[in-house]
Amino acid sequence: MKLQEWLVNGGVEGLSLLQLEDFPDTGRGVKTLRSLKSHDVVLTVPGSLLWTADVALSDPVIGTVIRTVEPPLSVDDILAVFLLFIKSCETGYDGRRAHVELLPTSYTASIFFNDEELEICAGSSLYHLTQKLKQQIRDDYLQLLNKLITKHPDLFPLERFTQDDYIWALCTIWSRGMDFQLSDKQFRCIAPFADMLNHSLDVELCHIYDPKLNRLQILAGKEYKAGEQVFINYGPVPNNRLLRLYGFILTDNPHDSYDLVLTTHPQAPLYSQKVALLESIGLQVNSTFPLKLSDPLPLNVLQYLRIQRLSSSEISTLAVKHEAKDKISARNEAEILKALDEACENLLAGFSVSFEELETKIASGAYQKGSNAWAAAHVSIGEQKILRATLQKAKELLALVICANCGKANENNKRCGRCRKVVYCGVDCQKSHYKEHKVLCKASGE
Ligand SMILES: C[S@@+](CC[C@H](N)C(=O)[O-])C[C@H]1O[C@@H](n2cnc3c(N)ncnc32)[C@H](O)[C@@H]1O
Repeated sequence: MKLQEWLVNGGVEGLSLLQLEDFPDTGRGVKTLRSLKSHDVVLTVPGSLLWTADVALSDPVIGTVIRTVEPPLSVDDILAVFLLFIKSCETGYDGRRAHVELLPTSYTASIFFNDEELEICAGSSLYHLTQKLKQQIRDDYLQLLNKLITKHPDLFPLERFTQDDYIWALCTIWSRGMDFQLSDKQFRCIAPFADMLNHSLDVELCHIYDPKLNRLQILAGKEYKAGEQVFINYGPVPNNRLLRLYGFILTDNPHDSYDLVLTTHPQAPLYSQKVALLESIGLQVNSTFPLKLSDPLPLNVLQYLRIQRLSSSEISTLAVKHEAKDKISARNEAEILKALDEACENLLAGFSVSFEELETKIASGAYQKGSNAWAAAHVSIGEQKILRATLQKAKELLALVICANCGKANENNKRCGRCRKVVYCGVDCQKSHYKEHKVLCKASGE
């Protein structure tokens, strides 16, 4: 049975006015054969045709065995097993098999980059996460092998459930899965045909899952003329995540971010009190903060660091009152901003190829447009740009805390009355520093 037939028989609506086509920038995608107004319903896929953990678990053949696994498999592993099981079937499940046949046979996610390609973005959070992911996949595959695959060789022939097959299934799920936050749970599905829609930030979020009617719908995220490619919006995904999960990047991605990881050593002074304080304002002791160009030093990073560096006298008084949203003390503020400054310098020094060198290589065409190397370079540039902005912001804030001349962090430091960008602990320091400061001071006053 062809995919189209299975979908129509299963109750999919909208197919007759849509067509698969190859597009130059995005690869295969979906074209509309009619004009569409914004919010028109483009496609409806009933829940019974989706790939979901529940559909897999209720399958009379594999559902029963998957349900016996303890501890239960993750949603991604259930979906991976489901996909590979269908892929390995030679008869039955005709519609699903037709869908699997249309899926890409290979992916360009960062786990497939060779060492040379990945080294281009060494230092970026993508680099670290990709290395971690490779290890995680190896561990998860071994678990799956022991808990399920080798126990049921009749259902899961080893030669079709290799680690490479597992990676293919995971990449299929990461690049085609749609996630929805339902009232009681997170819901992940792959929707046949809707999974052929490419991503654009120029359209509204327009994919909806209705749990009551158990159906997925695609609405038009903007107006389209007949013959145009229809897009959905995968969400505000930064390039490092796009490349890790979907295998592509967007040039000038406004959602680019650098994932700053902050942790506190359990043997740090006042550890448990600080953890409690962090939790009271909704932060975890091991937290990842996405830094963005539009907000390179978010308030929650400052809150975390202020609490992390509280002294014993500060911890019982000020911090609890204003949730560390403002400076706690000149000492604390100077310490966190210096630490941040140093951390950003170190992180930037950890990038294997500098921002300038990567820009030159891209401009000269040394990395072919669309190649893995080109995509890795874009991720690295994006992250370095953000870290530089964070560093700049930390320096600006630090200049408002420590005396520009002697470096002391006094509570009574006063701003330069003209530029208001530096502070001094007294007239003597201001006078001694004038020669050095005057150029900057005059320039900022203009
Ligand atoms: C949900 S699938 C979309 C259909 C896919 N193009 C196909 O042929 O099967 C997601 C994949 O499409 C590609 N893709 C989606 N949006 C893209 C875009 N804006 N630019 C480049 N590739 C894109 C990526 O390979 C991504 O992993």
